[in-house]
Amino acid sequence: MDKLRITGGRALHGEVNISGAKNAALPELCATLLTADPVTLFNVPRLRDVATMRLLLDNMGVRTETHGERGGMTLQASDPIQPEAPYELVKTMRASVLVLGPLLARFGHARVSLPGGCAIGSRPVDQHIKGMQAMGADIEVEHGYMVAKLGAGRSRLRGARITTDMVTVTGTENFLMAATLAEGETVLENAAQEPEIGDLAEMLIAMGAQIEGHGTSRIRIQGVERLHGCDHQVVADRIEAGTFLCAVAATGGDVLLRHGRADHLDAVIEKLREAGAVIEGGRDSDGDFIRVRASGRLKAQSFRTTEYPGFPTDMQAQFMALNCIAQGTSTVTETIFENRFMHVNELVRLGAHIQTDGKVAVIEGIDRLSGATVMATDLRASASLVIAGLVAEGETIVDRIYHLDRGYDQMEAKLRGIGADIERIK
Ligand SMILES: CC(=O)N[C@H]1[C@@H](OP(=O)(O)OP(=O)(O)OC[C@H]2O[C@@H](n3ccc(=O)[nH]c3=O)[C@H](O)[C@@H]2O)O[C@H](CO)[C@@H](O)[C@@H]1O
Ligand SMILES: C=C(OP(=O)(O)O)C(=O)O
Repeated sequence: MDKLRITGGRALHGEVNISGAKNAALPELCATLLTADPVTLFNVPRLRDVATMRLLLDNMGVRTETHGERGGMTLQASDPIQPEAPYELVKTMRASVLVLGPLLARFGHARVSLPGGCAIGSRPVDQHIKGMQAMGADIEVEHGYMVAKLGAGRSRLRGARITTDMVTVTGTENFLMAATLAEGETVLENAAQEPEIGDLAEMLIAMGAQIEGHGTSRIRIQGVERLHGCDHQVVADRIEAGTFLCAVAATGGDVLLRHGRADHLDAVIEKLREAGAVIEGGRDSDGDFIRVRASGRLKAQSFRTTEYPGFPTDMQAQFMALNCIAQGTSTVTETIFENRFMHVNELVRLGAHIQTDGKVAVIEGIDRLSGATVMATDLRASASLVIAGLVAEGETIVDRIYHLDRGYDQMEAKLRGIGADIERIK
């Protein structure tokens, strides 16, 4: 099993290219099921989750081909498609549930394994099921699978008003994709507003879908009879960019994040500025960029995770690593997932002073961490341990980095490129 060996204490300087967003690429790969035409995505990140999604789609009969330097991937879901997502593939990646909406909308039936229990919380899919039922699907859970088909006498899903009990990102994406081919109008109330939803909506519009209001909490979709192929560029990964911002804020240095979108990271950037980092976002002839400069110990920041545009839960662990070595005491409240503090015990192994009580962690900033062997427990927890390792005295070994490989495109190579002492060991 691969590990990372990090020797802490180096400031970071230089440029990093931010990759396409995992959480946009995954629904967009699923959206290719909505048409028999070829669809080409550019800027697809090289991630384990993308490889898993490709395998899942291959398994259904979708033709997939990668090409070019720009992360190009062409997919064609022409008949015959086997609309089934088996447990063996779904268990490793919750985003597999995103095939449900497109399969039901285009083929009228689907058999999709329930995603397994996940490290960061129980993560049920009840809202996905409820929404699809409102659109006229019959769904039974049998032997661990959602077995879904159109209700009696129906040839298409029907438009519906769907109000979810909570804001759900993949739920919104599933309904959005399903509604593009439904009969009539669908209104999504309480819709998620994450930039990845907007990016998916833009792709669907390029395929011929009629969508308004994406980026707000009410999305309206007029169903059409068919969609066609398109070319689409996957939006930059705001969580990867935010992770590098926290890394530089922790180690000190001056780094330019090429293609990073500052406008997608307002809540995180505001906290980093309050902590004392200097951050500029903009656009030049090479496209979007974010530049971060930091020196000395920053000031600890308290925050609560909330839905976009609030502070993202996917940045909580990385910012907590920074708080561990900042000046002052901070409070971090995780409101989205009930079990997303698994990095805490590992940070404590590196010397951090953290107490948790339910969804609240209190972090007393100290002036140094000391390297140790730690175990990654989930994707963003892994990133927080890497940040802690970059500032800890001596050597840190981060074990179980298959979690990191799910969602970061060559993280250690990018960090080495800006001066970190980090290597992958087998
Ligand atoms: C592939 C992808 O895009 N993953 C992101 C997505 O996950 P994901 O879409 O799974 O997260 P949701 O937004 O759905 O989850 C929000 C909350 O709603 C609950 N819930 C959700 C659906 C449902 O049917 N029932 C239910 O109870 C969840 O358990 C959680 O407590 O959004 C999360 C919240 O920003 C991010 O951390 C993940 O990185
Ligand atoms: C929790 C995450 O991903 P997923 O929903 O794919 O588990 C994440 O990207 O931080």
